[in-house]
Amino acid sequence: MTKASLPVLDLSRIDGPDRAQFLVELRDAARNVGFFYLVGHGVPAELEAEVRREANAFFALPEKDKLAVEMINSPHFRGYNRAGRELTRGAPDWREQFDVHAEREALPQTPGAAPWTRLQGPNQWPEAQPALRPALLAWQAQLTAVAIRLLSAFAEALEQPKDTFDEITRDKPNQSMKIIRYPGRKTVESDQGVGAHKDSGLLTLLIQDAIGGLQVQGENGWIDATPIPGAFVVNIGELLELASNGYLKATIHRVVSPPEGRDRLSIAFFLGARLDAEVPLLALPPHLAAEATGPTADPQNPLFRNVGENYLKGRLRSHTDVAERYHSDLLAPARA
Ligand SMILES: O=C(O)CCC(=O)C(=O)O
Ligand SMILES: [Fe+2]
Repeated sequence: MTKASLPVLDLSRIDGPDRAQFLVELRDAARNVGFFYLVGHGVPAELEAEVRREANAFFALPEKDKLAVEMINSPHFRGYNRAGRELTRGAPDWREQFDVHAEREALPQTPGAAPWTRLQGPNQWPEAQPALRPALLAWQAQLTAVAIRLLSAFAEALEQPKDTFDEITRDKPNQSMKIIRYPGRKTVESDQGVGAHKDSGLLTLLIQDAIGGLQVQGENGWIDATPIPGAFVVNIGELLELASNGYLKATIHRVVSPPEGRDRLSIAFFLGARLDAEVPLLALPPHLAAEATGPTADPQNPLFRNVGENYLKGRLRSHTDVAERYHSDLLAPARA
């Protein structure tokens, strides 16, 4: 058996006799590595298998069916992107992907509406694959519930009231999801499947196939997040780092493209806070506060406590074509 490169945590322990020990291990994993595998999460294996099947079927659709739901059709940043379309730190990611967010109606764009209100709106769904929608929305609902359980466990592990994160996630958390296919590449080409980055939300839960390629920045270099069947790879996003004043770590990670002739599938679920929320600063007890040295400052990517504003900034930067088509007023403020 291969040795796991990242900690493995069993969420079912939270209801058992060693709950306290589980919370310590959860806190340590999120603090020291910022990444762990989650087992015992209770999401049915049949649903996972169905979601994988539908995701693979989507990428196998004729190109015209995928292009019918291209993200450039959506001011709300939903839909399909061909490989090379999304940028990480200005460089193209070699992955094709389909983005689905919370399924909500667009907010009225009255004069003076905050720019982030443009993010809310319907998803695009391929007419050629009616089974994709129910599978992905069921996945979104299940993973939202797991992520909310984890958040309440983090609140407890940080010695906060268990409902600490309820206010910023209640009813309308910013769920987002990507099904992703990384095509193989010749070694002479760039190997950027997705460039090194932090995730912008609270928590990310990811499943992948057996190919591998996800790497996590550790103290001594990149650590492979080797696939473990049935386990989610979980990582801390920038909003949780911000709320905990840097006690919990949003760790940098990347995906290296598979070699030519192979390809990799992953499905990432990102739980964000409500777009109308402000990220609180938790009052940590002194023994934890002593180790909370502030979120890592990144001059290229300043963080905003206003969740909607923070999320919109990332979307505009990653999807410059959508930004230019629908949101050019936000890119180039009119000069007086
Ligand atoms: O595909 C993966 O394994 C990771 C994807 C990722 O990091 C992201 O989309 O933010
Ligand atoms: Fe990521």
